[in-house]
Amino acid sequence: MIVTKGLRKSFRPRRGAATVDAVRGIDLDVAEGRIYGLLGPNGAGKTTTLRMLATLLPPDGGAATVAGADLRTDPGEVRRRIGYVAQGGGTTDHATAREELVLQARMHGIRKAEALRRAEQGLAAFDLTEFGDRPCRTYSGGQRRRLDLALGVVHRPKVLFLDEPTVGLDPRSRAQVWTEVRRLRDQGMTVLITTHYLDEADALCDRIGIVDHGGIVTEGTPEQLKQQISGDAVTIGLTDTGATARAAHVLAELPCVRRLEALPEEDGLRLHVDSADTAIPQLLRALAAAGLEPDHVQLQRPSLDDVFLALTGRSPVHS
Ligand SMILES: Nc1ncnc2c1ncn2[C@@H]1O[C@H](COP(=O)(O)OP(=O)(O)OP(=O)(O)O)[C@@H](O)[C@H]1O
Repeated sequence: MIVTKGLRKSFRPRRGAATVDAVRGIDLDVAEGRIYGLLGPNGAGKTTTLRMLATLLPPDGGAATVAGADLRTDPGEVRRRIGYVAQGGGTTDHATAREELVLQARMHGIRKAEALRRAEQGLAAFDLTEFGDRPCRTYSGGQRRRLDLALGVVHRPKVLFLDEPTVGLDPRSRAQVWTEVRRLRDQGMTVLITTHYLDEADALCDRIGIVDHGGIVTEGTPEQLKQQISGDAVTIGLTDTGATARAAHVLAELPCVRRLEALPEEDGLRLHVDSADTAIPQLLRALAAAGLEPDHVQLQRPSLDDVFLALTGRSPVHS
């Protein structure tokens, strides 16, 4: 639904100043009905990529098709098939949500009666009916963000671009925005979001591209990315020191165990495995065969933080 090949963009801030290579050849292939996240630190090139795909910025090189339309030769068609919600949104203070929705629909060439109907539907779908006739300046951050989403999809685009959709929102409003975005995906929309929040990428995205210095460093499902770094860690607690020593001896022999650490304080072991889902049954069988019964078994999956740090050497927000 979104395919890019070698997409590039450079800026020259002022005459004589050095060129900034904001995007240095990005390849993407986003399937229909998926939420794809561009995750990266400030200045990585996420917004520039999104703005190019939304036809707001001409690329310097490379090619892209969005919802089947060619970005270079048919930007007008791309524009008709997409919705774009900018960082910080675009609502005015004095207008009401209903007025904004009608105006947006009319700007997409929708007739008045249908625009009114779409506004009503938009208010209901994004839980805005209660204050839909109040000026936008009276809305909370979360309510404004939901209105931004409603405005972005009033013309029923196939693809939605969301730039940092939850910046500045409290946890409850963030969760609400995530719910709305998932709902759009479940209705078949393809969503490309930028974020520098790891938890957001993890919770929301079907696939993630980690962007750094204008390029995609790695790409995959959140699970694949986590596994790429360190697999899973399984902690096993045993009844006493003797049992722990015997368990260590038995488990170290198993091919699925990459590394084994003793946790002497807790009479336990930490095992590093490729995938806990397949390893845990093997570990339990091996322990049972040796007459050992664990007190508890706990799974620790690596976080996207670990992935990000391993790939870029720094944390995504404070870089
Ligand atoms: N109009 C512009 N003129 C000059 N440089 C620009 C312009 N727009 C972006 N840049 C530079 O290009 C690089 C990429 O910026 P971009 O906004 O795409 O990053 P980002 O990953 O979206 O960051 P953020 O998370 O802060 O939004 C940065 O170094 C930025 O300063």
